[in-house]
Amino acid sequence: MTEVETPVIAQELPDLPEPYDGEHPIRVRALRNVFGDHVIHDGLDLEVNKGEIIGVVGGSGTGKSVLMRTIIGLQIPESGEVEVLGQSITDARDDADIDIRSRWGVLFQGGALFSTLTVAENVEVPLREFYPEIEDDLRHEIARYKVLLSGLPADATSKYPSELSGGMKKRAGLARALSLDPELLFLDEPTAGLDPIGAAAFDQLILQLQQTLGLTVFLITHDLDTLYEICDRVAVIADKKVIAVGTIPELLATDHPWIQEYFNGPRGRAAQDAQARHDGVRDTRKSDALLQGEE
Ligand SMILES: Nc1ncnc2c1ncn2[C@@H]1O[C@H](COP(=O)(O)OP(=O)(O)OP(=O)(O)O)[C@@H](O)[C@H]1O
Repeated sequence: MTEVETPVIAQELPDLPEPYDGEHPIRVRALRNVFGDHVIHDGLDLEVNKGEIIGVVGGSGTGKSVLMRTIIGLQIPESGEVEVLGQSITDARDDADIDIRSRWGVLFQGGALFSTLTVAENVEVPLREFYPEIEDDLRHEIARYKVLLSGLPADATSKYPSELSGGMKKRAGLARALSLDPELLFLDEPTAGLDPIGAAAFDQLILQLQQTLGLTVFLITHDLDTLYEICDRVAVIADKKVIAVGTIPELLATDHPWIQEYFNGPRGRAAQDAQARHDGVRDTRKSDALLQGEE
């Protein structure tokens, strides 16, 4: 990640909420979501640990995006409880809801950028909404900083989404998701549609941001390489609930057929092999460095 200069802040900033200091910034209990007679979730439980990248996987249509939408209050469940950063989303009054919304960032599938706004203007949308008192110059400066932080060149700020490649759109969406310095980052299939090199670079960007900014990341993905490369734990959705959550070795030790098929099928094995090769390269580099140090 390129070094990015922190913006010079001349204006006194508004008071920010105290960061969450509990263990589980996301807690979902006994969640039930239903569309007509189609039951999507029934008795779904999930606890996300503070500071982790949790990957959320499951077959197509198992309700990963619906789960994310429920957690961020865009989908009202039939029953169950959702707590985010210690506050109930399911009981939230308007004010409390808005207070929490400013503390997470979301990258929707496809980026969901406003096509008539430039990249910088897109990044400024949440700043205008939640902190209208921030003056124009400072808002522009913060937006520019977030664009650079997301790995886009400075001249991308004045471009429109239609002028960006797929990977650049994802980065612009990420810049917008980071605009309010969130504690939580929600990513819905961030590497979908990217070429393998672009996907790997995006994975590394997420990892570096999570490590440097101390984010908790809720990441929906079908990308096995992403799971192996950056996720601390993986939650598996099947049979309308989270059937298992753990590290990949822990999941591999279960005998659920979907989990076995997913991680031990041809693509799962290829990702495992790639990870093993990658770790091998890292280990070789480490031992080379040690040997050189000894010389
Ligand atoms: N607003 C809605 N109204 C009716 N049905 C919906 C709505 N939103 C989602 N669904 C249905 O809920 C199910 C779960 O959808 P969701 O998008 O969460 O799946 P997903 O696990 O994210 O799938 P994919 O991996 O294909 O993106 C699907 O059958 C979908 O058609």
